[in-house]
Amino acid sequence: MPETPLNERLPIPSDGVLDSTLAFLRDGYLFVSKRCDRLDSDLFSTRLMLRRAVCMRGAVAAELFYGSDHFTRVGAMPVTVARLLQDYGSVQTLDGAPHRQRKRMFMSLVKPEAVARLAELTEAEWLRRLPNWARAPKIVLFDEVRAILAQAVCAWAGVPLEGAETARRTRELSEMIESAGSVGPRNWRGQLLRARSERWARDLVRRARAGTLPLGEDAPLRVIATHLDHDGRLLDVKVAAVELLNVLRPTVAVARFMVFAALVLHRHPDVRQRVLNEGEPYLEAFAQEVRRQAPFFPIIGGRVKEPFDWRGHRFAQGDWVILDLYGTNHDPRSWSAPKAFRPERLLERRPSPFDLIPQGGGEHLQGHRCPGEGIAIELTKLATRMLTGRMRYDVPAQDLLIDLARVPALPESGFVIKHVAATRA
Ligand code: HEM
Repeated sequence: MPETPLNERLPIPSDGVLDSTLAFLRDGYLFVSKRCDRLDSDLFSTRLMLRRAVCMRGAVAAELFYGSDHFTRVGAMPVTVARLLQDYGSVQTLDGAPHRQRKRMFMSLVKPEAVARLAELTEAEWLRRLPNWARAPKIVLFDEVRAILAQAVCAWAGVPLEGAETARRTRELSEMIESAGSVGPRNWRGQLLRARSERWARDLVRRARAGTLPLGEDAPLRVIATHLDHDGRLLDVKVAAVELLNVLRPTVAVARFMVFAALVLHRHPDVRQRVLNEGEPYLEAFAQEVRRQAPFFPIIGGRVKEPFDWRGHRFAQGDWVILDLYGTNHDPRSWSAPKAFRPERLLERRPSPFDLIPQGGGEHLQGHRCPGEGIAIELTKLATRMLTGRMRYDVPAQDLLIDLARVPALPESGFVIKHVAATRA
């Protein structure tokens, strides 16, 4: 974006459409990029759900969004999405000192040793299920890894989960993500399941506080239940339940990255071979490249707290601003040949806090960058190790198309595999 003299105001280009909601549903992940390309601008205004929105993309825009204190998340997401994802009273709805105090709690849960423990539990659960896969005519990887992750994250968090409950809780936790991008009946169903999960989580918090659950010192359920907030008080039970779900739900959602990893291994035998031969630095770069490319969260919204000027443009208080996460991760100015899957690009240079932003950008404590990045990376690496080193399988003909109009996206079939056999470590 060109610099302009300080006192000159530039109008923000508009897409010129009365309301772009239907176009957003049609274009999905490409909505912002298509219009930025057409208008030859990284910034444009539009109307979504009859409300004016300023869309932006690229590392420079991400730096404004995540490197400044101009935005709040309050009122920045449609209610139907907010209820399913972060919900009221959650860390994402906080700003300033209260946000930092709550965020510190989240960051304390995801220290490397804790993430390693979660990865161990996930590996054990994966290996436990492997013989069943070998006996089945075929399995849908997405369904299986969601169940593995639900089981593992509950064990890690100190949440009891046994027998038939696993399937029910897996469905509830994953439906919140699956239906967040939908409108109508699918979204209503997600809301219903969400209400059920919240009742369950509230009960867990009460039991943790009453001391009737066996919980280790560092168990995330205990940490959340006993956390003292900015005002020195325990979290309201409802808010604590929301934060517990904010750990469980997105960990199950890592299943998506795992399936995208499986797809890449299938489509790129050379990459599979390098994963097998080269070990850690390449594996880490592989997982990062999966995160960069996978269509997961397309955008993130913020609302302007106080008026400010930026590069000649005026942002007014209350303006709804939308940052294009997917478009920034695919911006050719940061990523040459962005559609090509090239882990080596992440061996050659470290991403900046603003150009690789599948889970938000900037600083974790100061801003809203996702605290679960370590979990997402380590669990994607684990799945990649399992798929390459611990099992053989065939990938039968199936519909692997990824529809970028569907949010969140996934290969249509969920990635079916058959003739599974365990191999030695
Ligand atoms: C599955 C992959 C994941 C994706 C794609 C993802 C994506 C995101 C995004 C885009 C944000 C919003 C950043 C913003 O508001 O600017 C976010 C925030 C958040 N994520 Fe994740 N996330 C993932 C995994 C996780 C995991 C495993 C956890 C568990 C700890 C987690 C917990 C959170 C929390 C608590 C926030 C709110 C942070 C804040 O407001 O300060 N996420 N995530």
